[in-house]
Amino acid sequence: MAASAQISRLHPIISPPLASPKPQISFSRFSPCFRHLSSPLSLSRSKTPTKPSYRNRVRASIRKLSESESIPIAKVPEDLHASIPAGAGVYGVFDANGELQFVGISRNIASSVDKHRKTVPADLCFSVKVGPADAATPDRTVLQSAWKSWVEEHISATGKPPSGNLQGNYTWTGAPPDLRLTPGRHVSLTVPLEDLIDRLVKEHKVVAFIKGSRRAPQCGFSQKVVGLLESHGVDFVCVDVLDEEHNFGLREKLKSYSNWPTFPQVFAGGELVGGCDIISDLAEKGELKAILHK
Ligand SMILES: N[C@@H](CCC(=O)N[C@@H](CS)C(=O)NCC(=O)O)C(=O)O
Ligand code: FES
Repeated sequence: MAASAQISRLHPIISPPLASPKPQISFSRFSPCFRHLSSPLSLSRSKTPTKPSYRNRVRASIRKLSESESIPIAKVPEDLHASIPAGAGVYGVFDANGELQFVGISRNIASSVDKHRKTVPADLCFSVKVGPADAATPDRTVLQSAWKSWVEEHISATGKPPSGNLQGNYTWTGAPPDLRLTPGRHVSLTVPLEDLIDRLVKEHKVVAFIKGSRRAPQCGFSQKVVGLLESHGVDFVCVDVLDEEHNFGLREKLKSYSNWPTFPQVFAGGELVGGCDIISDLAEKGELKAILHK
């Protein structure tokens, strides 16, 4: 199963790297991503007992999900920070029905939970179990292993991963990172740019080619389209046509590829839907979500 739940921009949350199988798309951030779960067999114990490594000792010191205590998530930040540890570790957030919604790792669990409390609907963010690492600065692999074992423990118990860790669920982790066509200008392309565009728009349900990044659009038209897609709950990715380092030549090539002279350009199912005017019209008519979910 693939997944790419992306992490918030706030530094406290860290997570397993996205091992992108497609070199043309580079992910600049990391996320707890279900895609990285390999078979539970990968956690099986070695047959020959060896001296436990530093990493294994720290991992062993993190309690199992089922053995961890549930802490209510206080609404007042001071109370939240008083009840949840501030150090590094793994944490699992439960909804009001006691269902595990999301497992994350963090350098500061309390800050990460506080961030979720502010951005995630209140009924999804009711209580938390925490597995603090006992080393002050455990390395990332230690935390990733702990995250993986908590998610796998939940899968063993329920048959499914926490919904917040599934691909396309950005409730807990924020928007996916902007896509890039190439790793950088230093890498010469082996396939024509047009083919990269073609592959990208066909591989992603909805792609918005914009000026600037999703978080910082550089033009009002692009900003408006990003806002409309987000406010309509569309699952989409962005590509910055002004990024000459990673998308060199895209600004001009896309115009001929789509036969459309301006940006933004929104594609759905590999086809151009339109620019700012068209997306705004569709939104006004209440048709945007249906068109982009086809
Ligand atoms: N009416 C257009 C507005 C967008 C527009 O005019 N974009 C211009 C200015 S940002 C553009 O992309 N020009 C071509 C370029 O900059 O390469 C729409 O509906 O999208
Ligand atoms: S960059 Fe000037 S209008 Fe878009």
